[in-house]
Amino acid sequence: MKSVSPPLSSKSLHQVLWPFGLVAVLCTLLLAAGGVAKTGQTYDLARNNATQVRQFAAILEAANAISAERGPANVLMTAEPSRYESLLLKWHNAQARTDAALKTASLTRTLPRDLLDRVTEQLDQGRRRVLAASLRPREQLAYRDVQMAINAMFLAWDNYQRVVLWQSRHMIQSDPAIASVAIRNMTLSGLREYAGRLGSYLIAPISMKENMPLENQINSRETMARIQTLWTLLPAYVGDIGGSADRNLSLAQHYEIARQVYMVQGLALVERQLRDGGELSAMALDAESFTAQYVAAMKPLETLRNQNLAAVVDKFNHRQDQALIELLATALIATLLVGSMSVLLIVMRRRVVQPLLHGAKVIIDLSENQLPSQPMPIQGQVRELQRLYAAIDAVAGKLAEWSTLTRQFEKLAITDGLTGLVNRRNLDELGFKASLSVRSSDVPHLILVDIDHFKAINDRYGHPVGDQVLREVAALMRRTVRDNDCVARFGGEEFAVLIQGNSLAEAAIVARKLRRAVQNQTIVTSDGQALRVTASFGVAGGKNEAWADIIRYADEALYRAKTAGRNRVRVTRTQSRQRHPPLLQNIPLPELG
Ligand SMILES: Nc1nc2c(ncn2[C@@H]2O[C@H](COP(=O)(O)OP(=O)(O)OP(=O)(O)O)[C@@H](O)[C@H]2O)c(=O)[nH]1
Repeated sequence: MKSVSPPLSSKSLHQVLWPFGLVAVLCTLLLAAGGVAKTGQTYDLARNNATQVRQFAAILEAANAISAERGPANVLMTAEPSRYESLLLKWHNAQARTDAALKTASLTRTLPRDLLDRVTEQLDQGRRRVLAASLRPREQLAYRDVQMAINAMFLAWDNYQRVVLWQSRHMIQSDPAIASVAIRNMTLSGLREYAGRLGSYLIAPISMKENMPLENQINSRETMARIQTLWTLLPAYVGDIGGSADRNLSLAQHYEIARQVYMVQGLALVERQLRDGGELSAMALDAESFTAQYVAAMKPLETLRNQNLAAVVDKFNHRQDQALIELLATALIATLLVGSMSVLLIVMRRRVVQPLLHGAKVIIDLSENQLPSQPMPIQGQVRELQRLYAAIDAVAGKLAEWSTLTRQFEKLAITDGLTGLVNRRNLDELGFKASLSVRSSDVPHLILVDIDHFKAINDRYGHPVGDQVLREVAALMRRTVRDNDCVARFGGEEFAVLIQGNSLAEAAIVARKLRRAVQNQTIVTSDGQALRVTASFGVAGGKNEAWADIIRYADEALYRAKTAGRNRVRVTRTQSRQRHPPLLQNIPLPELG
């Protein structure tokens, strides 16, 4: 059954595959870019939050420094003149710490300058008042002067709260999730401040050996209420907030210590001092003892504030580091993803598609009997393709074998086994083709050759010698004519020479040449006998002659050569010659031997 091949697709493999490859690369790129963008945003937020929290911590440190500066200031104003120099130095050191903290806080470039300027002004004013009060002789120093100076320092802290609020609002606006951080730290900062203020309200009058003014009593009560409120607002530490607190204690433990030591014991201390309406004589403790005990009670509150702030900064720095690691890891994964997808496509193209297409081309060539010029490049291919290439090589090898065999069979089919000349069938094919051709270079002329008295040779020397004679005459004729002349065994002891393109006269010349050559050849038999043979030649041919006619005319000529005595050449002038007499008649025929 004849197979019908389907029509070829209009699309090549390359055309089908490349849009998918492009989509795959684009999708991978989008995926990778999406991942990097998302982690990039997270990192941006974490970095921004960490920066804001660090700035907020610096700002709160300055608030704390302003609070802390009041302690040495109070002592300087009320202490004995003998201790003045050393207390002045302490106060100056406290001022230096406040100034340094304010300078660090002012590095937050977004902070409105006027807010900071107002704080600095108020601080200067308070410090001038403190200095003035401290320089006044003790007998001239009124409690009011001291309280005014302290109030001026309170005002500096109050003004500074605008800075703290500004930064906390800024921080919450950029990420509402860190609102609790702002609230907790502001609350702790406030607790520290109001605890200090409470101490100031009590210590200043006792130090000056005065009954506590009503105003101070009211302020103390208000401040205690405020401290209670702030403590209530301070979210309790359930577990830990993360970040690093004290090495030994967790923030929850610091919270508990501050509650016990300050909120319970410290406030109880204050309560005892306030008994009996602030009457100096009724007070439980003198200035020195109260100060020592109250400052000690405040310490855990201060520690809680410091540890909380440090833990928050640590936590946000850690989050920033984590986000950076995630961003770098995502970027690395994204690069690997895009890179490996691109490499995959390149490898697929180079190591699969191209070798497959090459294999396909070789197979197509094989189907069209075109053998590959080189063996398939098996080395360096993947295992499956190595097998395919090896199979192609095997098929190509078999095809090469078959085509060699086919050529041999074809040759055998057209070759005479005894003499190695082409056989009658092949001669007929060539002669027939030449007779049909219109080109003058193809015009066929046939020389028929018959060995004379061959039967006698057989009879006298034996059949094998007869065969030898046939082989040697055949070889001689093959050597004598041109390569493109066809020498064939016509049958038995008859040979034929097909000459194309020559005139009949030239064919006759060739026949004469052959006749002489045969006549002059000596054949030596295997038993050393030398013998000679002759042959008769009939020549015919020409344009527009049918091949069968040419054979017939040549045979007639051969017959005439035989009957004329053998060992000679005879020519038959054909019908065509008679149709075109001028062409052939003008050519003088050679003398026939
Ligand atoms: N040895 C051998 N003899 C062959 C072969 N083919 C034909 N012959 C012999 O060739 C001889 C031809 O003899 P004839 O046709 O009588 O002609 P002749 O003896 O050559 O005499 P003329 O042709 O008249 O000169 C026969 O005896 C054939 O047997 C062959 O392949 N080998």
